[in-house]
Amino acid sequence: MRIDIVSLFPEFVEQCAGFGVTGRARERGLLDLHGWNPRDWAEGNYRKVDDRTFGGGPGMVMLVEPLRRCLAALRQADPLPPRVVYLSPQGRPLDQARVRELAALPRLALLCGRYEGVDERLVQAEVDEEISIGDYVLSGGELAAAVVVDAVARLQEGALNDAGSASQDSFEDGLLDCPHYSHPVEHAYGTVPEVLRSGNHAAIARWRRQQALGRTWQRRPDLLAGRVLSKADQALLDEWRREQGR
Ligand SMILES: NC(=O)c1ccc(NCc2cccc(O)c2)nc1
Repeated sequence: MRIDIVSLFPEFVEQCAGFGVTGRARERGLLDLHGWNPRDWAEGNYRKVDDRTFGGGPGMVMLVEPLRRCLAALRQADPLPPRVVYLSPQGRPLDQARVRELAALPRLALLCGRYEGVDERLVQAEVDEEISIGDYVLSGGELAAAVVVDAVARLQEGALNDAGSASQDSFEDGLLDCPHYSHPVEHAYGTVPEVLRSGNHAAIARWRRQQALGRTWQRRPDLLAGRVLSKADQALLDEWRREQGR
């Protein structure tokens, strides 16, 4: 997968993706990152990329023309047409289902705005979709872009050593993940649940599913709203709630 980052600080996003799973995905050629800086396509001595917003009020807007030229160059750099994603608080909230869809694309271009954002004409002419990583405002879209890069990189085939682990993630089937334990078995903070050391894989799978259902019900009831659980899942959740005295 190729990802092009359009940003006044492209190296920031590239560095975020230089560690761990994402760094390894790049070394393995599973992910190809390219940074593009609109300032390189801005005119004049000051290479102006932003200006005041029409209509008055505070804040600056990124200018349409340097971005248009930058995107034209990016499109020419590879025959694969990119899906152009603009990171903004006005975008569609990112979730794991959308991450999986993005991870399946051959090429993404992530547009990172600074200041109050980008001239709307550029958005309308060039952007395929706006995505928000949450309902809060950052100083720039770069951290949001780094989140998208990380989330899609780890889903690239071969990125995770234990391929199964992506499928065991939280949200994989719309549920939160079960709790995890490792050594030592006995600790001042508690003991590892017996079932996990039983070697009974059916019982372990049942316990994990029940924990995922219970935690989701308890912490994120919104994820269960409007969802019809299977009879088996409903029975597991009911039992979990009884055991919790809930
Ligand atoms: N929640 C997010 O994904 C997110 C994304 C970007 C951002 N800042 C740059 C920006 C970009 C566009 C408009 C704008 O008002 C601010 N802040 C938060």
